[in-house]
Amino acid sequence: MDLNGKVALVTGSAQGLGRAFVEILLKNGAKVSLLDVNVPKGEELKAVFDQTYGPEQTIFIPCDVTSEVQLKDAFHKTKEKFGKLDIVCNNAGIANEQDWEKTITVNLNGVIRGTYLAMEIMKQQKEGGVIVNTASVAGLEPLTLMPVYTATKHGIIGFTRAMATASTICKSGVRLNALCPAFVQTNLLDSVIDDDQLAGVVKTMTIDIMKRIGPLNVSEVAEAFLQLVTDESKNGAIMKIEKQGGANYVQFQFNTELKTAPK
Ligand SMILES: NC(=O)c1ccc[n+]([C@@H]2O[C@H](COP(=O)([O-])OP(=O)(O)OC[C@H]3O[C@@H](n4cnc5c(N)ncnc54)[C@H](O)[C@@H]3O)[C@@H](O)[C@H]2O)c1
Ligand SMILES: CCCCC[C@H](O)CC\C=C/C=C/C=C/[C@@H](O)[C@@H](O)CCCC(=O)O
Repeated sequence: MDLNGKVALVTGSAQGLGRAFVEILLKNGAKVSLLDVNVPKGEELKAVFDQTYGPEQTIFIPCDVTSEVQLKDAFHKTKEKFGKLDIVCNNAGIANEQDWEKTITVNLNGVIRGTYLAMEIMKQQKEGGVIVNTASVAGLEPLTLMPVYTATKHGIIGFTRAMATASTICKSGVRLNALCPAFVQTNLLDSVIDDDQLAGVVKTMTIDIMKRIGPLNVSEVAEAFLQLVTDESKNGAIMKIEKQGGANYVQFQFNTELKTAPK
């Protein structure tokens, strides 16, 4: 898929991975709608991108992905502004085991609702579209320090795979894939390391593992994201990204995916 002239929407895009995904889309000629609950950071970032790419290439929409009204409104505003929607990345996520219900609402409900809204718009377009959901290696292997975060990321992978198969069967023209990075150097990672509520041997173990394998930087993950967006042969693919092993597609024991991308 050539990204020139394509329209994308990225949730949780004011910093970290979301910001890097926006930037790689812009560099490749797409127009991007930036959604984030952090309004000052989102506005500041839009101003930075305006300098490099021009004000017409992006729009910033304040949006909490846990709000059905705000998320719907943001999708519709994006379509109104740019005339179509080709690429959606449901990326917003938090790692808060104390407020575990909020973690489920942001990480899982936000991704599910974002996927449904994207499907609704894209399946009406002749060219279809692509949805990339940000999961984590914690969606493939348990992260003992963060059981609820682990559950949400397993949920994203199961949901994305099921929807991808359904999309092929229904010939909706929409591809759905998920991205599973290992530890990445962002504020989310720092917030877990600095969280005094998380203590003890499991935290020490996790930090040791993190130090041993080393954190990815956001641009390494953005390159893998670009591959998932542009490779039109992949639907239902789950991509794991590690510092040492790089980006690889996950092979599941019970593979229910239909082999072809939706037509
Ligand atoms: N950093 C890592 O180690 C790592 C590894 C694998 C996966 N991930 C996943 O990548 C995604 C991005 O994480 P990050 O590391 O860039 O974190 P980050 O904290 O740097 O950025 C997250 C962004 O999401 C926004 N956000 C949070 N709640 C929101 C809400 N309710 N509505 C809209 N926006 C919201 C924040 O304001 C922020 O801009 C998350 O889904 C995270 O689980 C992160
Ligand atoms: C703690 C930081 C929170 C950031 C969460 C990110 O999504 C990154 C998650 C990345 C990797 C997860 C790896 C899980 C690995 C386990 O299967 C195992 O190798 C680790 C064993 C230790 C344990 O039981 O937790």
